[in-house]
Amino acid sequence: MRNHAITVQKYGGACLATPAKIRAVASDLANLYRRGHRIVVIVSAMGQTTDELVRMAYQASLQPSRRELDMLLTTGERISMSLLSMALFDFGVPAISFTGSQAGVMTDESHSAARILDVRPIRVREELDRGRIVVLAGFQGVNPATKEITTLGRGGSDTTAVAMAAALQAECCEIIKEVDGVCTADPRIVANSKSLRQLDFASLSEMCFWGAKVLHFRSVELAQSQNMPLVLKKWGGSEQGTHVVKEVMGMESGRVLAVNSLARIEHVEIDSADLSQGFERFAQHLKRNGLSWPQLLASAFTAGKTRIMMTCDSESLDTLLRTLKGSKELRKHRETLSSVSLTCFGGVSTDLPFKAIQILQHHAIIVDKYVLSPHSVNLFVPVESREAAVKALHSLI
Ligand SMILES: Nc1ncnc2c1ncn2[C@@H]1O[C@H](COP(=O)(O)OP(=O)(O)O)[C@@H](O)[C@H]1O
Ligand SMILES: N[C@@H](CC(=O)OP(=O)(O)O)C(=O)O
Repeated sequence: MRNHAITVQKYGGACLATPAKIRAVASDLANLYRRGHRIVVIVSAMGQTTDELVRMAYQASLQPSRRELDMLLTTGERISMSLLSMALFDFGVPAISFTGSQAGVMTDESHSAARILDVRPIRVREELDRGRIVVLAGFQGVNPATKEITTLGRGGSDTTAVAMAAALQAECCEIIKEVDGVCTADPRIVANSKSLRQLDFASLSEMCFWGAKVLHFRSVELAQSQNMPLVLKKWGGSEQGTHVVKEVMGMESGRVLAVNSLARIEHVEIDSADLSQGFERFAQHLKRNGLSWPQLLASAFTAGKTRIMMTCDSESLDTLLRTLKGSKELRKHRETLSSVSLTCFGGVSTDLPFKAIQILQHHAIIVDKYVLSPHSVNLFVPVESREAAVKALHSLI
């Protein structure tokens, strides 16, 4: 057993939504174990548990402390890990669950957006050597200096899984989902979207940055830097899923791979002498209010005002906008927008923005502006046109 390769699998909240689903996952893992695999499982919180915990926090407090919020949110993954271990015992398989800190996931100090500094999976290895399945709580770690518990940001269990797979020198990291891997569009929006069988890291990273909820953006960056192949599979499905590797051969340059979207983009306006002062004031505001940086998309300075365009999970955006009400220098600027992005393999063809704008115009969707990145065209549209825009642009695939 000691010499067998280690299998690292991550199960998302959707696959663990009920105790019955957890038992079914345990049954699959037991079969894998009996075939001689050494298994490390990373789990997310059950179903919508994390959203419910966040909601409760804002019912108990107007401005929950970020430290206490992390303490609260890490309990979601603890529930799944212990239930899965219990279910595994029922199937006659020895298992043990660990929190992020027990598993050796070391992070920086940033509550709610911590970055992994190092993984020291000493106890994980010991338990694998004892012949146990090791079940780990994703999305969390500990700061080695302060000993404080941290979370990695929403969707962070994928990043735990990649970091653990790299630390254990696994051959690949398997991400088990309710969808059939990475699709040409969110299957909830485009019913006839197709699963992509092979993808390169750069394309997937671009898709996740621009809203593909299928993986935590940072997990793709980490997999790329560690050259850790990813396999995204539908739980219980017979399909092969999506294989994500360093390079993909034989694809036509400029081919549109997928359409993804960010549901909610907000703008903040800051009175300032220049862009640098604008950012300084924004950074001070975040710090004063105990907020972490949102995902910045663009910024510009004109006529005494810095304007920052950003996105993040909805809860964090609401919190940020609430804090602006108490500020003289910072305010919400203009209406909320959505983005729709076309990700291309091997670079964007020069006429693609024009084609995309024409298609949207044909569907009476007005494009506010667009930005180009090396692998994608990203168009900004009214929130109410988001789904129609995704459907319309999917015709380019
Ligand atoms: N391009 C995409 N490909 C596949 N799923 C996507 C894409 N964009 C958004 N999604 C959404 O991402 C979710 C990820 O899968 P799911 O198994 O439900 O989540 P989790 O593993 O986080 O519990 C799905 O609900 C799906 O609708
Ligand atoms: N439970 C956390 C972390 C996570 O990664 O979840 P999931 O794998 O279900 O997206 C969240 O909801 O953000």
